[in-house]
Amino acid sequence: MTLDDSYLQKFGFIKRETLGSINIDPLQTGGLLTEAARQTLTEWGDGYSVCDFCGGILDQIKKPPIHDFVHKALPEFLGCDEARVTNGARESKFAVMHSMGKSGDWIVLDGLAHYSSYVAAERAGLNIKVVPHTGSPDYYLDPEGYGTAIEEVTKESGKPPVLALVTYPDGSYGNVPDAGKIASVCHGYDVPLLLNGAYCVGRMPVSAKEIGADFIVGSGHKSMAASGPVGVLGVSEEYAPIVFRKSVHNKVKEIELLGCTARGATVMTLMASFPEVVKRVRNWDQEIENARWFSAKLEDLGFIQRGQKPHSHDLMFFEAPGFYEISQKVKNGRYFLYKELKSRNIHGIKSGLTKFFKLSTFGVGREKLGVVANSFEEILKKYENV
Ligand SMILES: Cc1ncc(COP(=O)(O)O)c(C=O)c1O
Repeated sequence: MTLDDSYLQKFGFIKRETLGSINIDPLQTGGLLTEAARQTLTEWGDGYSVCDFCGGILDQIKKPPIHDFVHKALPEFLGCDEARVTNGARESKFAVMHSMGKSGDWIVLDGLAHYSSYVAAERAGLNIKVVPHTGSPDYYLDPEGYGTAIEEVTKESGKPPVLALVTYPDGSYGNVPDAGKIASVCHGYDVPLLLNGAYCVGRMPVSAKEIGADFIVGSGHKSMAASGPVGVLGVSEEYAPIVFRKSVHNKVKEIELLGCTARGATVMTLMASFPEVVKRVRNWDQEIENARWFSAKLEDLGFIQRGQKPHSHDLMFFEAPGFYEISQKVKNGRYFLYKELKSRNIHGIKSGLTKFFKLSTFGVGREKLGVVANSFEEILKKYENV
Protein backbone atom coordinates (compact mmCIF):
# COMPACT_ATOMS: atom_id res chain seq x y z
CA MET A 1 0.00 0.00 0.00
CA THR A 2 1.59 3.28 -1.07
CA LEU A 3 -0.72 5.45 1.00
CA ASP A 4 0.77 4.37 4.30
CA ASP A 5 0.97 6.58 7.37
CA SER A 6 4.49 7.79 6.78
CA TYR A 7 3.59 8.88 3.25
CA LEU A 8 0.36 10.57 4.37
CA GLN A 9 2.23 12.62 6.98
CA LYS A 10 3.37 15.04 4.30
CA PHE A 11 -0.17 16.23 3.68
CA GLY A 12 -0.83 17.17 7.29
CA PHE A 13 -0.28 20.64 8.72
CA ILE A 14 2.20 22.46 6.49
CA LYS A 15 3.95 25.66 7.46
CA ARG A 16 3.97 28.36 4.82
CA GLU A 17 7.45 29.47 3.94
CA THR A 18 6.58 33.00 2.85
CA LEU A 19 4.25 33.93 5.71
CA GLY A 20 5.42 37.17 7.30
CA SER A 21 7.55 38.28 4.34
CA ILE A 22 7.26 41.72 2.79
CA ASN A 23 4.91 40.71 0.02
CA ILE A 24 4.99 42.51 -3.35
CA ASP A 25 3.38 39.75 -5.40
CA PRO A 26 0.59 41.33 -7.51
CA LEU A 27 -1.48 38.18 -7.07
CA GLN A 28 -1.28 38.42 -3.31
CA THR A 29 -1.08 41.98 -1.97
CA GLY A 30 -4.83 42.63 -2.20
CA GLY A 31 -5.78 39.22 -0.88
CA LEU A 32 -4.03 39.32 2.50
CA LEU A 33 -6.65 38.58 5.13
CA THR A 34 -7.79 41.14 7.64
CA GLU A 35 -7.74 40.09 11.28
CA ALA A 36 -11.52 39.62 11.20
CA ALA A 37 -11.22 37.34 8.17
CA ARG A 38 -8.44 35.34 9.81
CA GLN A 39 -10.65 34.60 12.82
CA THR A 40 -13.59 33.90 10.54
CA LEU A 41 -11.58 31.33 8.65
CA THR A 42 -11.39 28.97 11.62
CA GLU A 43 -14.89 29.77 12.86
CA TRP A 44 -16.47 28.96 9.48
CA GLY A 45 -13.94 26.52 8.07
CA ASP A 46 -16.18 23.45 8.31
CA GLY A 47 -17.53 22.34 4.92
CA TYR A 48 -21.03 23.66 4.38
CA SER A 49 -20.79 25.83 7.49
CA VAL A 50 -22.95 28.65 6.14
CA CYS A 51 -25.88 26.34 5.52
CA ASP A 52 -27.01 25.93 9.16
CA PHE A 53 -30.10 28.03 8.46
CA CYS A 54 -30.33 27.84 4.68
CA GLY A 55 -33.72 27.89 3.01
CA GLY A 56 -32.39 26.64 -0.30
CA ILE A 57 -30.34 29.43 -1.90
CA LEU A 58 -26.98 30.74 -0.75
CA ASP A 59 -27.67 34.41 -1.44
CA GLN A 60 -30.92 34.33 0.55
CA ILE A 61 -29.32 33.11 3.79
CA LYS A 62 -30.11 35.57 6.59
CA LYS A 63 -28.00 33.95 9.33
CA PRO A 64 -25.10 34.68 8.68
CA PRO A 65 -26.20 37.83 6.80
CA ILE A 66 -25.26 36.70 3.28
CA HIS A 67 -28.55 38.06 1.96
CA ASP A 68 -27.82 41.61 3.06
CA PHE A 69 -24.25 41.38 1.83
CA VAL A 70 -25.21 40.14 -1.64
CA HIS A 71 -28.40 42.13 -2.17
CA LYS A 72 -27.67 45.38 -0.35
CA ALA A 73 -23.98 45.97 0.31
CA LEU A 74 -22.48 44.50 -2.87
CA PRO A 75 -24.72 46.26 -5.44
CA GLU A 76 -23.97 49.57 -3.75
CA PHE A 77 -20.26 48.86 -3.60
CA LEU A 78 -20.08 47.76 -7.24
CA GLY A 79 -22.49 50.38 -8.57
CA CYS A 80 -24.80 47.85 -10.18
CA ASP A 81 -28.41 46.68 -9.85
CA GLU A 82 -27.95 43.02 -8.98
CA ALA A 83 -24.96 41.18 -7.54
CA ARG A 84 -23.89 37.68 -6.65
CA VAL A 85 -20.92 35.99 -5.03
CA THR A 86 -19.14 33.52 -7.33
CA ASN A 87 -16.14 31.22 -7.05
CA GLY A 88 -13.81 33.74 -8.70
CA ALA A 89 -13.50 36.41 -11.36
CA ARG A 90 -13.21 33.77 -14.07
CA GLU A 91 -16.41 32.07 -12.93
CA SER A 92 -18.16 35.47 -13.02
CA LYS A 93 -16.90 36.10 -16.55
CA PHE A 94 -17.91 32.65 -17.69
CA ALA A 95 -21.44 33.07 -16.27
CA VAL A 96 -21.87 36.29 -18.26
CA MET A 97 -20.34 34.97 -21.46
CA HIS A 98 -22.27 31.72 -21.33
CA SER A 99 -25.57 33.43 -20.75
CA MET A 100 -25.08 36.27 -23.23
CA GLY A 101 -23.88 34.18 -26.16
CA LYS A 102 -24.31 30.82 -27.73
CA SER A 103 -21.69 28.65 -29.31
CA GLY A 104 -20.26 30.26 -32.45
CA ASP A 105 -21.04 33.86 -31.37
CA TRP A 106 -18.29 36.46 -31.01
CA ILE A 107 -16.81 38.39 -28.13
CA VAL A 108 -14.41 41.34 -28.21
CA LEU A 109 -11.50 41.33 -25.71
CA ASP A 110 -8.81 43.93 -25.09
CA GLY A 111 -5.29 43.05 -26.16
CA LEU A 112 -4.19 42.86 -22.52
CA ALA A 113 -6.99 40.52 -21.43
CA HIS A 114 -6.10 37.87 -18.86
CA TYR A 115 -5.90 34.24 -19.94
CA SER A 116 -8.96 33.48 -17.81
CA SER A 117 -11.04 35.73 -20.09
CA TYR A 118 -9.88 33.66 -23.05
CA VAL A 119 -10.62 30.30 -21.47
CA ALA A 120 -13.99 31.50 -20.19
CA ALA A 121 -14.89 32.57 -23.75
CA GLU A 122 -13.60 29.29 -25.18
CA ARG A 123 -15.56 27.26 -22.65
CA ALA A 124 -18.67 29.21 -23.65
CA GLY A 125 -17.91 28.37 -27.31
CA LEU A 126 -17.36 32.01 -28.28
CA ASN A 127 -15.03 33.27 -31.00
CA ILE A 128 -12.63 35.99 -29.90
CA LYS A 129 -11.73 39.27 -31.61
CA VAL A 130 -8.92 41.19 -29.95
CA VAL A 131 -8.62 44.99 -29.73
CA PRO A 132 -4.89 45.61 -30.19
CA HIS A 133 -2.81 47.79 -27.88
CA THR A 134 0.08 49.94 -29.02
CA GLY A 135 2.82 47.67 -27.62
CA SER A 136 5.94 48.78 -25.76
CA PRO A 137 6.47 51.04 -23.87
CA ASP A 138 2.91 52.24 -23.12
CA TYR A 139 0.67 49.33 -24.12
CA TYR A 140 -2.07 51.89 -24.69
CA LEU A 141 -5.57 50.70 -25.52
CA ASP A 142 -7.45 53.06 -27.84
CA PRO A 143 -11.18 53.02 -27.00
CA GLU A 144 -11.95 53.53 -30.69
CA GLY A 145 -10.34 50.12 -31.29
CA TYR A 146 -13.52 48.60 -29.85
CA GLY A 147 -15.55 50.22 -32.63
CA THR A 148 -13.20 48.82 -35.25
CA ALA A 149 -13.29 45.33 -33.72
CA ILE A 150 -17.09 45.36 -33.48
CA GLU A 151 -17.37 46.45 -37.11
CA GLU A 152 -14.95 43.73 -38.20
CA VAL A 153 -16.90 41.03 -36.35
CA THR A 154 -20.17 42.29 -37.83
CA LYS A 155 -18.71 42.28 -41.32
CA GLU A 156 -17.08 38.88 -41.03
CA SER A 157 -19.82 37.00 -39.16
CA GLY A 158 -22.95 38.85 -40.22
CA LYS A 159 -23.85 39.96 -36.69
CA PRO A 160 -22.31 42.04 -33.93
CA PRO A 161 -20.44 40.47 -31.01
CA VAL A 162 -22.61 39.48 -28.04
CA LEU A 163 -20.28 41.12 -25.55
CA ALA A 164 -17.15 43.24 -25.19
CA LEU A 165 -14.74 42.99 -22.26
CA VAL A 166 -12.18 45.39 -20.90
CA THR A 167 -9.56 44.48 -18.33
CA TYR A 168 -9.49 47.29 -15.77
CA PRO A 169 -6.61 47.41 -15.07
CA ASP A 170 -4.74 44.66 -16.91
CA GLY A 171 -2.69 42.17 -14.96
CA SER A 172 0.59 42.72 -16.82
CA TYR A 173 1.23 46.47 -16.78
CA GLY A 174 -1.45 47.78 -14.42
CA ASN A 175 -2.79 50.13 -17.10
CA VAL A 176 -6.16 51.66 -16.32
CA PRO A 177 -7.92 52.11 -19.66
CA ASP A 178 -10.58 54.71 -20.41
CA ALA A 179 -13.44 52.34 -19.63
CA GLY A 180 -16.09 55.09 -19.76
CA LYS A 181 -15.13 55.86 -23.34
CA ILE A 182 -14.98 52.17 -24.20
CA ALA A 183 -18.50 51.70 -22.76
CA SER A 184 -19.88 54.51 -24.88
CA VAL A 185 -18.16 53.20 -28.03
CA CYS A 186 -19.59 49.70 -27.41
CA HIS A 187 -23.05 51.03 -26.61
CA GLY A 188 -22.97 52.98 -29.86
CA TYR A 189 -23.17 49.54 -31.47
CA ASP A 190 -25.57 48.12 -28.84
CA VAL A 191 -22.86 45.83 -27.56
CA PRO A 192 -22.84 45.39 -23.75
CA LEU A 193 -19.58 45.79 -21.85
CA LEU A 194 -18.10 43.62 -19.11
CA LEU A 195 -15.56 45.29 -16.86
CA ASN A 196 -13.01 42.81 -15.54
CA GLY A 197 -12.13 44.45 -12.26
CA ALA A 198 -10.10 41.60 -10.75
CA TYR A 199 -7.38 44.16 -9.93
CA CYS A 200 -9.73 46.99 -9.12
CA VAL A 201 -12.78 45.93 -7.09
CA GLY A 202 -11.63 46.11 -3.45
CA ARG A 203 -8.53 48.18 -4.19
CA MET A 204 -9.76 51.32 -5.91
CA PRO A 205 -13.11 53.09 -6.16
CA VAL A 206 -15.17 51.83 -9.09
CA SER A 207 -18.79 52.00 -10.11
CA ALA A 208 -20.17 50.02 -13.04
CA LYS A 209 -22.92 52.62 -13.43
CA GLU A 210 -20.56 55.59 -13.50
CA ILE A 211 -18.42 53.86 -16.10
CA GLY A 212 -21.43 52.65 -18.04
CA ALA A 213 -20.46 48.97 -17.81
CA ASP A 214 -23.29 46.43 -17.98
CA PHE A 215 -21.35 43.82 -15.99
CA ILE A 216 -18.63 44.11 -13.39
CA VAL A 217 -16.45 41.32 -12.10
CA GLY A 218 -14.18 41.20 -9.06
CA SER A 219 -11.88 38.67 -7.44
CA GLY A 220 -12.19 38.21 -3.68
CA HIS A 221 -8.86 36.45 -3.18
CA LYS A 222 -7.03 38.90 -5.38
CA SER A 223 -8.40 42.25 -4.28
CA MET A 224 -10.92 41.90 -1.47
CA ALA A 225 -8.86 40.38 1.36
CA ALA A 226 -10.64 37.02 1.15
CA SER A 227 -9.59 33.39 1.13
CA GLY A 228 -9.90 32.00 -2.35
CA PRO A 229 -11.48 31.04 -4.49
CA VAL A 230 -14.19 33.65 -4.36
CA GLY A 231 -15.40 36.38 -6.67
CA VAL A 232 -18.17 38.88 -7.20
CA LEU A 233 -20.40 39.67 -10.13
CA GLY A 234 -22.51 42.77 -10.69
CA VAL A 235 -25.09 43.00 -13.44
CA SER A 236 -27.40 45.75 -14.67
CA GLU A 237 -31.16 45.46 -14.37
CA GLU A 238 -31.40 44.90 -18.10
CA TYR A 239 -29.27 41.76 -18.16
CA ALA A 240 -29.96 40.32 -14.69
CA PRO A 241 -32.90 38.16 -15.87
CA ILE A 242 -30.62 36.58 -18.51
CA VAL A 243 -27.57 35.95 -16.33
CA PHE A 244 -29.52 34.96 -13.22
CA ARG A 245 -32.24 32.90 -14.93
CA LYS A 246 -33.49 29.98 -12.89
CA SER A 247 -33.67 26.25 -13.46
CA VAL A 248 -36.94 24.81 -14.65
CA HIS A 249 -36.25 21.76 -12.52
CA ASN A 250 -35.31 23.50 -9.28
CA LYS A 251 -37.17 26.76 -9.34
CA VAL A 252 -34.97 28.64 -6.86
CA LYS A 253 -31.59 27.69 -8.31
CA GLU A 254 -29.77 29.93 -10.76
CA ILE A 255 -28.33 27.96 -13.66
CA GLU A 256 -25.15 29.94 -14.31
CA LEU A 257 -24.23 29.71 -10.64
CA LEU A 258 -24.91 25.96 -10.65
CA GLY A 259 -27.40 26.60 -7.88
CA CYS A 260 -25.03 27.86 -5.21
CA THR A 261 -21.45 29.17 -5.37
CA ALA A 262 -19.15 30.01 -2.45
CA ARG A 263 -20.77 28.01 0.31
CA GLY A 264 -18.38 28.16 3.24
CA ALA A 265 -15.25 29.83 4.51
CA THR A 266 -14.62 31.76 1.29
CA VAL A 267 -17.80 33.84 1.33
CA MET A 268 -17.43 34.33 5.08
CA THR A 269 -13.92 35.74 4.80
CA LEU A 270 -15.10 37.97 1.95
CA MET A 271 -17.81 39.35 4.22
CA ALA A 272 -15.55 39.60 7.25
CA SER A 273 -13.04 41.77 5.38
CA PHE A 274 -15.68 43.85 3.65
CA PRO A 275 -15.88 46.70 6.22
CA GLU A 276 -12.12 47.23 5.95
CA VAL A 277 -12.16 46.81 2.19
CA VAL A 278 -14.77 49.58 1.90
CA LYS A 279 -12.50 51.80 4.01
CA ARG A 280 -9.27 50.99 2.19
CA VAL A 281 -10.78 51.85 -1.17
CA ARG A 282 -11.14 55.42 0.12
CA ASN A 283 -7.39 55.46 0.59
CA TRP A 284 -6.69 54.85 -3.09
CA ASP A 285 -5.06 58.25 -3.75
CA GLN A 286 -2.44 57.39 -1.14
CA GLU A 287 -1.87 54.00 -2.78
CA ILE A 288 -1.26 55.71 -6.13
CA GLU A 289 1.16 58.15 -4.49
CA ASN A 290 3.04 55.22 -2.95
CA ALA A 291 3.21 53.43 -6.30
CA ARG A 292 4.56 56.54 -8.04
CA TRP A 293 7.05 57.19 -5.25
CA PHE A 294 8.32 53.62 -5.45
CA SER A 295 8.48 53.71 -9.24
CA ALA A 296 10.52 56.94 -9.13
CA LYS A 297 12.93 55.36 -6.65
CA LEU A 298 13.45 52.36 -8.91
CA GLU A 299 13.88 54.54 -11.97
CA ASP A 300 16.61 56.42 -10.09
CA LEU A 301 18.36 53.05 -9.84
CA GLY A 302 18.19 52.60 -13.62
CA PHE A 303 15.01 50.52 -13.82
CA ILE A 304 12.45 51.38 -16.45
CA GLN A 305 8.76 51.27 -15.66
CA ARG A 306 6.70 50.15 -18.63
CA GLY A 307 3.02 50.90 -19.14
CA GLN A 308 1.11 54.08 -18.27
CA LYS A 309 3.15 56.97 -16.92
CA PRO A 310 2.54 58.55 -14.51
CA HIS A 311 1.11 55.31 -13.26
CA SER A 312 -2.35 55.01 -11.74
CA HIS A 313 -2.25 51.59 -10.15
CA ASP A 314 -0.17 49.61 -7.65
CA LEU A 315 0.62 46.87 -10.19
CA MET A 316 3.70 47.87 -12.15
CA PHE A 317 5.95 46.27 -14.71
CA PHE A 318 9.67 46.99 -14.67
CA GLU A 319 12.57 46.38 -16.94
CA ALA A 320 15.71 45.89 -14.84
CA PRO A 321 18.82 46.00 -17.03
CA GLY A 322 21.10 46.07 -13.94
CA PHE A 323 19.71 42.80 -12.55
CA TYR A 324 19.78 41.23 -15.98
CA GLU A 325 23.46 42.05 -16.43
CA ILE A 326 24.26 40.48 -13.07
CA SER A 327 22.30 37.34 -13.97
CA GLN A 328 24.53 36.93 -17.00
CA LYS A 329 27.68 36.96 -14.86
CA VAL A 330 26.94 35.24 -11.55
CA LYS A 331 27.03 31.56 -10.66
CA ASN A 332 23.34 31.15 -9.82
CA GLY A 333 22.40 32.85 -13.08
CA ARG A 334 18.89 34.14 -13.18
CA TYR A 335 18.00 32.77 -9.73
CA PHE A 336 20.34 35.15 -7.93
CA LEU A 337 17.66 37.82 -7.51
CA TYR A 338 15.11 35.48 -6.00
CA LYS A 339 17.70 34.23 -3.54
CA GLU A 340 18.88 37.71 -2.61
CA LEU A 341 15.32 38.87 -2.00
CA LYS A 342 14.44 35.74 -0.06
CA SER A 343 17.39 36.30 2.25
CA ARG A 344 15.96 39.79 2.90
CA ASN A 345 12.48 38.39 3.59
CA ILE A 346 10.99 39.92 0.43
CA HIS A 347 8.57 37.80 -1.53
CA GLY A 348 6.76 38.35 -4.81
CA ILE A 349 9.11 38.55 -7.76
CA LYS A 350 8.88 35.27 -9.58
CA SER A 351 11.87 33.01 -9.18
CA GLY A 352 14.08 33.11 -12.29
CA LEU A 353 13.02 36.59 -13.46
CA THR A 354 15.57 39.38 -13.60
CA LYS A 355 15.17 41.33 -16.83
CA PHE A 356 11.42 42.02 -16.64
CA PHE A 357 9.11 41.54 -13.71
CA LYS A 358 5.94 42.90 -12.23
CA LEU A 359 5.22 43.76 -8.65
CA SER A 360 2.57 45.43 -6.55
CA THR A 361 2.87 48.12 -3.91
CA PHE A 362 -0.71 47.72 -2.65
CA GLY A 363 -1.02 48.01 1.11
CA VAL A 364 2.73 47.61 1.60
CA GLY A 365 3.23 51.15 2.90
CA ARG A 366 6.13 53.57 2.49
CA GLU A 367 8.34 52.04 5.15
CA LYS A 368 8.39 48.54 3.70
CA LEU A 369 8.50 49.87 0.15
CA GLY A 370 11.60 51.78 1.23
CA VAL A 371 13.09 48.51 2.49
CA VAL A 372 12.40 46.90 -0.90
CA ALA A 373 13.89 49.81 -2.86
CA ASN A 374 16.96 49.88 -0.60
CA SER A 375 17.36 46.12 -1.01
CA PHE A 376 17.32 46.50 -4.78
CA GLU A 377 20.03 49.15 -4.49
CA GLU A 378 22.12 46.99 -2.12
CA ILE A 379 21.89 44.02 -4.49
CA LEU A 380 22.98 46.13 -7.46
CA LYS A 381 25.94 47.42 -5.42
CA LYS A 382 26.87 43.98 -4.11
CA TYR A 383 27.42 42.66 -7.62
CA GLU A 384 28.84 45.89 -9.10
CA ASN A 385 32.29 44.44 -9.66
CA VAL A 386 31.47 40.84 -10.35
C1 LIG B 1 -6.67 40.58 -14.83
C2 LIG B 1 -7.14 39.31 -14.19
N1 LIG B 1 -8.40 38.91 -14.33
C3 LIG B 1 -8.86 37.77 -13.77
C4 LIG B 1 -8.05 36.97 -13.05
C5 LIG B 1 -8.61 35.71 -12.46
O1 LIG B 1 -9.11 35.91 -11.19
P1 LIG B 1 -9.75 34.70 -10.40
O2 LIG B 1 -8.63 33.93 -9.80
O3 LIG B 1 -10.62 35.34 -9.36
O4 LIG B 1 -10.55 33.89 -11.36
C6 LIG B 1 -6.75 37.33 -12.88
C7 LIG B 1 -5.86 36.44 -12.10
O5 LIG B 1 -4.63 36.52 -12.15
C8 LIG B 1 -6.27 38.53 -13.48
O6 LIG B 1 -4.98 38.90 -13.36
